Amino acid sequence: MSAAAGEPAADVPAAELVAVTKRFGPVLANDAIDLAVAKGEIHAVVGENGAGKSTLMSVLYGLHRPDSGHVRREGRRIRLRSPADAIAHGLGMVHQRFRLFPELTVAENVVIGAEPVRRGSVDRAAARRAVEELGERYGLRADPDARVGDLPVGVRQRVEILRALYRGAEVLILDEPTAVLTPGEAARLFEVLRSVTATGASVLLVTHKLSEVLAAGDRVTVLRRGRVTGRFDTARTTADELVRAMIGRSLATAAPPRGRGAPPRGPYALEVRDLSVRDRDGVARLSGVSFGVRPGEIVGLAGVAGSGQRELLDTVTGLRALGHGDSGEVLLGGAPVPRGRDPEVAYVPEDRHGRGTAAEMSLAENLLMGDQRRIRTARFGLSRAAVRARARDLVERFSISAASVDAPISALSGGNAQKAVLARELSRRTPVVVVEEPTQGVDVGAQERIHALLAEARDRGQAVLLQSSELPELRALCDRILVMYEGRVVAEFRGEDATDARLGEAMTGAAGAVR
Ligand SMILES: Nc1ncnc2c1ncn2[C@@H]1O[C@H](COP(=O)(O)OP(=O)(O)OP(=O)(O)O)[C@@H](O)[C@H]1O
Repeated sequence: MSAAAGEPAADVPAAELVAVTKRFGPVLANDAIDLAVAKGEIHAVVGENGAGKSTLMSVLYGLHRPDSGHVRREGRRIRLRSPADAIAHGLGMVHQRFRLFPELTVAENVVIGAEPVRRGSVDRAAARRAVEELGERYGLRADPDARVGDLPVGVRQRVEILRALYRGAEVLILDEPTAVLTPGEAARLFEVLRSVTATGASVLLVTHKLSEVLAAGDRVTVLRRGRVTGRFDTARTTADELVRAMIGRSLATAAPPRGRGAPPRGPYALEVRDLSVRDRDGVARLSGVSFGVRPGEIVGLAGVAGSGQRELLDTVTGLRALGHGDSGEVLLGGAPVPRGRDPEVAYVPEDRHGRGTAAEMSLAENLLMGDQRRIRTARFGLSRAAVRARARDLVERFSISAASVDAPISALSGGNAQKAVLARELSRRTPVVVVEEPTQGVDVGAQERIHALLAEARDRGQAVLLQSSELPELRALCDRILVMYEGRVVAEFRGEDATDARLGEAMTGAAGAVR
């Protein structure tokens, strides 16, 4: 805990939002919100999906102009017409959706728009040095010459943070930074954030993970339906108190029901046999991976990012075809998967904004994707009314909060977009469901609901392959957990055996944990 936590505000806040109100048409996203961030603190902002957190952060970063209210920086009122103004005032943002150029290197991405110049051209050596120095200072290592498009999500995030620090951010706004990280990476991120706040800078942290808020934050502001419903000192509050401020009730204490009785037997719905794949450069990404998932079973996939999960799931879902130098097979119901996406495999991707949804299409259209055949009428093709009726049904059943099914899906908050993808995929009732990070960026109430939906899918007899970086999530839902390390499945755990220590050991390839 920093010293700033409980002290009287003798110091001027680093940044303040004063009576900020912001509407989107009929939606009152922020309703006279006051929030002050002290110097040197980690200030968390929590709330349900759609509570108005991202909107508020966007106001502070000059992306949205408030309808009323204003922003102060070190006690002085400032005018933010754009992110460029925010940056000039020492406000930096790390977005939930990274804004990096995949074709450029780490160093190029970090300095872009503020390139060091020498004799009239970009000084690449200086850019690389800057990245290395910042990395050193804050423990944020990233290879300056790596192409960003080749990096795993966790490292891309580091590049975003480096970019903000390079531009002199003294108030760093992070929108769900750990949603994409493994527990180990998240712990390292908080070490980084601590070294940032130790220099007197401040961190504003939007997150859904209350354990994280309590462990790493100094103070927390709770939003609900656009208003502040609580301000707490993390040293003097509890998760339950935060949940009540967030959703107006406590969470049900019971975990979702696990598979009852004996584990399912019989043939696999999904089977991977001795799968080995190589990347473009011929580097082995998967080596001899074999496992199966039976109907009525949830099999978890754990591992630090980049252990081969991406390649495995891409192959299983048919997004990646086996090519020259690859071997092994993927069987669905005993038969090899056809080329391309298989209609029998439902897929909830990690990147819901890219692979999961088509941003410019409406919620109704997004809910229909991949399932046109089922509601096409014989004579008239797709009926608009049927599309909308089906969408309304899913919105209701999956508690998706949206102004209208005709609005573009990009207007939905992150958590609601996720529920929409889940609604679409789970409702297809396919024999196999592949799910990546289902509760990333999703509020606690919706997490509860999503876990129950996955358990229902299992109880209906669907075979679920669940990749998650949340070990408690895997433990709560899975019949078995497979651990990947360096392209291999190195361990398998059931029930009580799946302790943090044992999973962690296997995830880092420690000897003894390997099967
Ligand atoms: N550009 C926009 N156009 C229309 N409505 C919007 C827009 N941005 C946000 N909203 C609406 O404003 C409300 C607040 O959304 P916001 O994204 O700020 O919530 P959030 O707390 O960040 O949610 P999440 O946790 O899901 O990310 C929601 O009802 C959302 O649908």
